[in-house]
Amino acid sequence: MTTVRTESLTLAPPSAWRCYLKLCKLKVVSLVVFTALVAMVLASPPGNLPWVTVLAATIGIALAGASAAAFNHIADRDIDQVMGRTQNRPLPSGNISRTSATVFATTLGALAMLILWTMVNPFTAVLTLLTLIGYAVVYTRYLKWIGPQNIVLGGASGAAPAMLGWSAITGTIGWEAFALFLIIFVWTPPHFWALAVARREEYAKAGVPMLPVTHGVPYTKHSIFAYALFLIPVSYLPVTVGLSGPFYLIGATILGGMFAVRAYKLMYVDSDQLAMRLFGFSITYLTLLFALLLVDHYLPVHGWAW
Ligand code: HEM
Ligand SMILES: CC(C)=CCC/C(C)=C/CC/C(C)=C/COP(=O)(O)OP(=O)(O)O
Repeated sequence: MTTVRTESLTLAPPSAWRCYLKLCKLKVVSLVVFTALVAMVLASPPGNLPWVTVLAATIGIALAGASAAAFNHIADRDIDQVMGRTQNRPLPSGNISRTSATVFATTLGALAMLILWTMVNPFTAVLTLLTLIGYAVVYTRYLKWIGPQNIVLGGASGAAPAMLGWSAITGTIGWEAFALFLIIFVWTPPHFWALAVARREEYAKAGVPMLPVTHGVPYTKHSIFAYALFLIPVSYLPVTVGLSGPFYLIGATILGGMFAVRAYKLMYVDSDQLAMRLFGFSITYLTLLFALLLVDHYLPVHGWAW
């Protein structure tokens, strides 16, 4: 016999730890940390990974990213209340107070600095702090409001963790680190604008001058395609600076082609669903591209000596 349980329709508030986890933007920060981790592996000779430094830097960068995300939630609580996508977040829904969120974000940031300064190197700790401020303050409080190039400039803080990974191992920043930075920097506009096309009405309602709001959907879709095309040669930079070889080159060409074809199709189809699919593909693209760099690094015959 089946038992039918009737449940109250009133939703219980989410548990505190779930709210704190939500503040950390776990999925975004995971990909950010993955790019940093790949940079660390590429900066180390194959088979000779400095495990303690890699572990400490991964934890430190993850904590800093989560702290920056939590500060972003605090600064954006008013506009988050206006947009459907964000109105159930812990601050606009009242599940976490501003003070608790501030204490949480500050604690994570301080822990990150302590770990990076003492167990990695002071240079990486300072760069991470600048990245945190770049996202939580410069992008969130200022760039977001200046006009449609906001996220092109804001993309620098999302791209910086690849450099942080490199400097964690080498103590410096070289062309190799800059090549990885540029890939994420050029990837960010098509990544975000695809979502902004689908969510343009919410951004307009919140008064945020994102590209589809200020310049319309057709212009944004052309810009997405232009950036997706430009991303193909930029994704070859790791080969140019000697970080990877033909295996990566072939993979990057296939992935870049898939991204560009999808962006091209979006220009001729009026569908928010398709825009969201491109947004989803942008995440798959970056994940696979960095996974290719990793695999290429460990190939028995590395580089061009095939
Ligand atoms: C200024 C730069 C960036 C902007 C404006 C931006 C914007 C966004 C937005 C608005 C979302 C939707 C979030 C949500 O609904 O909760 C998102 C999701 C995401 N972003 Fe970005 N992003 C940027 C940079 C990055 C970077 C650098 C990465 C990784 C390297 C990244 C990875 C992701 C991932 C993995 C998601 C999916 C989250 C999910 O499925 O819940 N983003 N991004
Ligand atoms: C190491 C370190 C400090 C890294 C920081 C990098 C980082 C967390 C980048 C996140 C980029 C991002 C999700 C931007 C969207 O913000 P948004 O406010 O436009 O999006 P939202 O409306 O979803 O909040």
